Amino acid sequence: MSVSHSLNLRLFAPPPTAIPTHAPLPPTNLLFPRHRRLPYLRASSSPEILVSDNNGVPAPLSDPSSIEVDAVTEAELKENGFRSTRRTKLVCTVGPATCGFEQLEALAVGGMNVARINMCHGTREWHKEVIDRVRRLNHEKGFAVAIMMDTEGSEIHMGDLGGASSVKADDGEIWTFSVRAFDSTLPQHTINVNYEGFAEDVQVGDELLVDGGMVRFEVIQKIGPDVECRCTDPGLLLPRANLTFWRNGSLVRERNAMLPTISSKDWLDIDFGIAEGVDFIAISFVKSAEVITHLKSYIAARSRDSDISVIAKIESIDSLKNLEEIIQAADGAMVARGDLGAQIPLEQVPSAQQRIVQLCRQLNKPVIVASQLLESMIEYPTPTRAEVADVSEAVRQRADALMLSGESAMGQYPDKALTVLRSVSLRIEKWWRDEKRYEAMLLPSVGSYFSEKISEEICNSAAKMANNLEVDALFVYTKTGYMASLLSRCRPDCPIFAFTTTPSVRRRLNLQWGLIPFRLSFSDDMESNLNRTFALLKARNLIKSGDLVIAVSDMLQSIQVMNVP
Ligand SMILES: Nc1ncnc2c1ncn2[C@@H]1O[C@H](COP(=O)(O)OP(=O)(O)OP(=O)(O)O)[C@@H](O)[C@H]1O
Ligand SMILES: CC(=O)C(=O)O
Ligand SMILES: [K+]
Ligand SMILES: [Mg+2]
Repeated sequence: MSVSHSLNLRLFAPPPTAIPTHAPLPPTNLLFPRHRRLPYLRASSSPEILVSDNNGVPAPLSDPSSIEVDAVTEAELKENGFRSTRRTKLVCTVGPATCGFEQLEALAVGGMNVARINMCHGTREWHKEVIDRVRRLNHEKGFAVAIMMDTEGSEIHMGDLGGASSVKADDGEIWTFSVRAFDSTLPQHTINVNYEGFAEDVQVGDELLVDGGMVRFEVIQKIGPDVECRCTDPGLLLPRANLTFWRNGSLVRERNAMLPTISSKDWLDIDFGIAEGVDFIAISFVKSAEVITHLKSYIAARSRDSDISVIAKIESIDSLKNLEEIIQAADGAMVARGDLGAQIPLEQVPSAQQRIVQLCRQLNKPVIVASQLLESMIEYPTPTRAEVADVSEAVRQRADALMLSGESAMGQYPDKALTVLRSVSLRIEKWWRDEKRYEAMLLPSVGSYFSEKISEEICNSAAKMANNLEVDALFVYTKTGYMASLLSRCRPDCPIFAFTTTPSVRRRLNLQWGLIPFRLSFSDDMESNLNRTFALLKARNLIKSGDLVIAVSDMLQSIQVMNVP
C-alpha cells in the first residue's frame, strides 16, 4: 500500500486587528488567505496530505487546558526574551556533593537539564534515592530533568580506597596493587584492583596510569596476586579510578581487551535502570555497534514503551575505529575524554572530539562533551582561563550538551561550576550568532523512509527560512521527538519550542541543542493546535502578539509562517 504525501506551505496573514511588532511580513501579494493551502510538493498523485504516526486519529486530549514547561526556562524566557535562551544543554553528575533534595534543586535552578548517575560508584539503593528525588523535583517544581544512568563497564579500575574520598601518592613511594579482596581496612599503600588477570597481564617495567596519567607508577615486582609499583608521578588517587598499563610507550591491551563491554554487573544495573524508567543509559567502553544494537533490543523487550535512549560513550581506541557504525546504532554519543585520553595520546583528543561532534550532528544524534571541563573547580571557586577556553570550544563546535563530572559529584563548588558552564555557553552562543561565524555544514539525508525524508526537507527549509526571516521562534509539534531533533540538527538562530504529548519524550528532548521542550496535548488539527498554543503561551507571558513564528509538525507535514495574533 502506498502512503500519499503532499506538503503545504501556508503563509498566514496576521489578522486585521493584529499590529505586527516584528520585522515586516512579506508583501501582501505573497500572502494567502487563511485556510487556503498551497500545494508545495506532491509526492504522489493522491489528493490529501497527512502523515500521521497515530493513523490519523487525533491524540487524546488528556488535559487540554495545560501546557508544561520547565520552571527555569519559563523564567529565562520572560526575563531575556527567547532569542537569548541557552541553546547548549547541561548534564551534571550527581554524587555525594549534590545528592540531597535541596542540592538537586539548586542544580535544576542553575540549569541542569540531565542528571547523570555513575554506576561505578555508590549502591543501587543510593542511586534509587537520587532518582526518586529528581522525580519529586520534576513533579513538585515543574522541572523536566532527565536521568542518565552510566554503566561501569568492564575496564580495569581500582577499588574504593576503604572509604577514603581520596589518597595522596607521593613521588618514589612503593604501593601494592592487588586483586585480593581485603575484608576490613586496606593495608597502608595498598590498592585493590577489580580485574582478576591483572597480575598475570602486567610485566615488570610497565607503566601504570591512574585516570589516564593523573598519577603514574612503574611496576617493579610481581609477588603472587600482588604487584609492587613505585610512584613516578605523584597525585591524588580517587576511589575506583581507571587503570591502564603501558609498555614501551603503547597501551597494553591483552586480556582486558577480551572483556565484554557490558559485564554481568552492568546487566543488573541496566535492569535496575529499566525498572526505574531512566531516560538515558550511557554505555561505557563501547567497542562495536553490535553491543548497542543488542542492548537496544534488550531494552525494547523489557520496557513497555522502550523509550530509553542508548548513549554510546566514545572512550576507547576501538570505539574510534568503528565510530560511524556505533553512532549510527546509538541514540546519541558522549565524548568521554577522561578515559579516551588514557587510550590515545592527549594531543589527539581535541581532533577526536571535533570529529565525533560533527559526525553526530550529521547523523542526527545528540552529543555530549564530557570530562575535565572545569576540573580545577573541584577545589577552587573560579575556573582557569584554559578551562573557559575549552568550554567555549565545545560550545563553538555546537555540541548538544556539556557535562560536569567530579565538579558536581564531589567538588566543593558544584553550583558555581554550573554557573560557569551556563554563562560561557550563553556568551559564546550570542557571539556566534551576532558574528554569523558558523560554517555551513553539509547535512546528509538520514531518513530511511520517504516520510522521514520529507520531514528532513521540511526541517532544513524551515530552519533556513527562520534564519533568513529572522523569526522569533520555531514551533514543532512532535509525538516522537524526531521532527524536533531534525530542527535541532540545523542549529538555527532562533530557539525551537518543541511541543510533545509525552512527558518522557519531553525529558529526552532536554538533551538536544536549542530545544525548549513543552508537554502539551494536541490533535492532528494544526490550526486548532496553534491557536491553543498561542492562547496558552500568551496567558503565561511567554509570547506576545506580533512575534513571528514558523511552525512545523510531524502530523501534517507543513511549514507555516505567522505572526502571533
Ligand atoms: N555516586 C557517587 N558516589 C561517590 N562518589 C562519586 C559518585 N559519583 C561520582 N563520584 C566521584 O566523582 C568523581 C568523578 O565522577 P565521574 O562520574 O566522572 O567518574 P569517574 O570515576 O571519573 O569515571 P567514568 O569514566 O565512569 O566517568 C569520581 O571519581 C568519584 O570520586
Ligand atoms: C565520562 C567518562 O566516562 C570519561 O570521561 O571517561
Ligand atoms: K561509568
Ligand atoms: Mg570513562
